[in-house]
Amino acid sequence: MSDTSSPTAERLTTALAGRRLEGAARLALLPGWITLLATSVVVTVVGTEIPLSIQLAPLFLSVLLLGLPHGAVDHLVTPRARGTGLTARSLAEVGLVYALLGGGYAVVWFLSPAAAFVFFILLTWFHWGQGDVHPLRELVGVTHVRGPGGTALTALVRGGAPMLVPLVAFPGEYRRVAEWIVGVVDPGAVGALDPFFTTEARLLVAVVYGSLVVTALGLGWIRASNTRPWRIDAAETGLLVVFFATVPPLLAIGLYFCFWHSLRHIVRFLLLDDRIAASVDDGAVVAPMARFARDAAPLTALSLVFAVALYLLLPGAAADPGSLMGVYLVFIAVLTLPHVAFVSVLDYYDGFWR
Ligand SMILES: CC1=C(/C=C/C(C)=C/C=C/C(C)=C/C=O)C(C)(C)CCC1
Ligand SMILES: [Fe+2]
Repeated sequence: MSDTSSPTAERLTTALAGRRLEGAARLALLPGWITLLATSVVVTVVGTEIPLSIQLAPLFLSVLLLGLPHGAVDHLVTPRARGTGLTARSLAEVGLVYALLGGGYAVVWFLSPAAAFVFFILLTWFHWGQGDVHPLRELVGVTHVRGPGGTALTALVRGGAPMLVPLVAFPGEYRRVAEWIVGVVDPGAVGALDPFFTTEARLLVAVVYGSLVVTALGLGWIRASNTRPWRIDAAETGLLVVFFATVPPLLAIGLYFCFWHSLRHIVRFLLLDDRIAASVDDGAVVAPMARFARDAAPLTALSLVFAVALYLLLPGAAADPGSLMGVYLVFIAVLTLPHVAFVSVLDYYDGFWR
C-alpha cells in the first residue's frame, strides 16, 4: 500500500472507508433500531398483557437465530483479528478457556444458584455494555467515548438498560424469571434475592442508573467534537431506556439479544475478514450472513449437546416452558463467561480503554 502516500489514493481510501462504515452500520444498527422502536410502539398500543408464548418466542429462537451462534465463532475471533488462521493450537486454547471458565462457573451454579444468578446479571451488564462501545466508535463515529472513565461510564449505561431498567419497571416479571433460573438447581433459592426486589432497592437502582445516564451523556456532550454522533448515542440510549421500561422483559431481552447485541457482534466479526468486509461494503447482506452461519454452525451444534447434558444434570429441570427457559439461561450464563474473555481480547486489540 505504498501508493497511499499520493493524495488521490489517500482520498480514495478515505472514501472507501466511509462507504464500508455505511454498509456495515446499516447492517449492524438498523434492524435493532427498527425492532426496538416498533415493539415499544406496538406495546404502548396493545398493552403489556402479551401471551407468554409470544414473549418467550425470541429468546427460544435465539438458540439458532443470531443469539447463541454469535458466540459460536469465538474460536475464529483471535485468529482473524491477528490474521493467522485457525490452527490446532488456537482451537485447543479456545477449548481450554471454555472448559476452565465455563466448567468452573457451572460448578458455582450447582453450589450456589442465587450467587451465580447475581454474578450472571453483573456479567451481562458488563458484556452488553462492552458490546456497544466498538460499534459506537467505529460505526456511529463517536469521539466522546474515550479514556477509562468515559469508556466505563458508557459501557455501564449501555449494559445497564437491559439489566437494571426491567428491575425498576417490571419487578414481578424479573423475579419470576429469576425463580425459573435458580429453580433449575434449587426452587427455594430465589428467596435469597428478595432484597433486590423491594421498593427501596428499586428506587436506589433507578436513581443510580439515572445519574449514570445523565453523567455519561453530559460528559459526552462536553467532549464531543461533532454533535451528530453524540445525538445518535443519546437517541440510542433513550431508545434502550424506553424499550426496557415499556416492553415486558422476557420479550424485550429476547429481541435485544438477537437484533441488538448479537447482530452488532456478528458484523464486527465479519469486518475482521477483508474479503467479507468488502462485500459488506457493497451492501451485501445474504452472502456475508450465510458465511457467518457456516462459520457458527459447528460450535452451535456442539454447544447444544452440552445444553442437553446440562438439562439432564440439573436437579430441578422440568419440561414446562419456564423450566426450559431457566435451563437455557443457565446454559447461556456458563457460555457467556468464556465468551466475554474472547470479546475482551478483541477489545484489547482495538484499544478499548483508549
Ligand atoms: C431473560 C430475562 C432476564 C435475564 C437475562 C439475561 C441475564 C440474559 C443474558 C444473556 C447473555 C449474557 C447473552 C450473551 O451475550 C432477567 C433480566 C433476569 C429478567 C427478565 C428476563
Ligand atoms: Fe456477546
